Amino acid sequence: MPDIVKITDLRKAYADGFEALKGVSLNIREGEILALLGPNGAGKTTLISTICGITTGTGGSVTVGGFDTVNDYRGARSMIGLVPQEINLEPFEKVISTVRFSRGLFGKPKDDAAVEKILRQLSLWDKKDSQIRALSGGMKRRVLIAKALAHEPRVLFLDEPTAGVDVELRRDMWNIVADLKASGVTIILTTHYIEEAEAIADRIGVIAHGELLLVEDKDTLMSRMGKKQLVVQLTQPIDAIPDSLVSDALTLSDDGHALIYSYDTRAERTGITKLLSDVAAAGLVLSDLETSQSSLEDIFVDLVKEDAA
Ligand SMILES: Nc1ncnc2c1ncn2[C@@H]1O[C@H](COP(=O)(O)OP(=O)(O)OP(=O)(O)O)[C@@H](O)[C@H]1O
Repeated sequence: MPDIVKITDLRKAYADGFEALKGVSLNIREGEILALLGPNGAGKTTLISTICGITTGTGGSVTVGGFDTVNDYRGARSMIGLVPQEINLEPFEKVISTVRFSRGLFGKPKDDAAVEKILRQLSLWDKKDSQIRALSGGMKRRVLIAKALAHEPRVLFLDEPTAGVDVELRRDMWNIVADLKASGVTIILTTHYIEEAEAIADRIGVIAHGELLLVEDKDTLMSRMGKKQLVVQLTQPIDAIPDSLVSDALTLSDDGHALIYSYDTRAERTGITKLLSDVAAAGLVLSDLETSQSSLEDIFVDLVKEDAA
């Protein structure tokens, strides 16, 4: 798929001199779901706001659908829908008028069929004549998405779409995002929730301290960095790993009670059988064995920790 968003060496220094983006380069492919993961204050909202033209960068460039977000602002903006973090709806407005109004703001001609399609896609058609204030929190979030889609953008940004929502609504939002992708919309979402990125993203970008630490296909990331560990509990603690067992894959726990062996689950030979016979040959008696698989969360925590070191 061709790239629909191209971000080149994007920098943003706020008026107080704080550098919130320190040269971010990233290309987003048409039709993908990209999750931007990062701790509080990492620069996620700044990145989205700069792409959407809500703030201006202090260096670098961004194009959306070939339009430069500064020199060709209107062109770029027409390609983008933005679902903000906060619910900012007019309580007495009807659902359908809210969506029609947003469409009008972009200078798009009135098109009842297009509005109906959007409302149906978000299961809001039955509520089209309800006032916003009469809707549940979940419905209001759907209206925010409908508004962002009103001018039929090709790229949709969702800033923390499920912050503070319950589990059921979170799953609902994930289904909506999957449907939107199926209809051809490119989706970029920011999230604190690793399980959210794990559940719905095609690619994951990790951002911390204004830098993009990595961007990679989710599955590749999980298998490249997701190691499995075998923990061999010993009946008696030892001070050091016996010479016959020393290898890069083996470490000793701090209390000397366990040997921790890291291995790649995809490898043809994991080396576990040899390890266990070497452990026995070294005269060590094991009391228990357990395995653990690193999750995206471990990978993320390691990355952010490395960056801070
Ligand atoms: N207007 C501003 N002036 C000065 N600094 C700002 C301004 N807006 C944001 N920042 C700082 O820029 C950094 C990045 O903020 P940003 O909101 O982009 O992070 P974020 O990753 O979206 O965080 P969160 O997950 O908490 O929303 C933070 O340290 C923040 O304090």
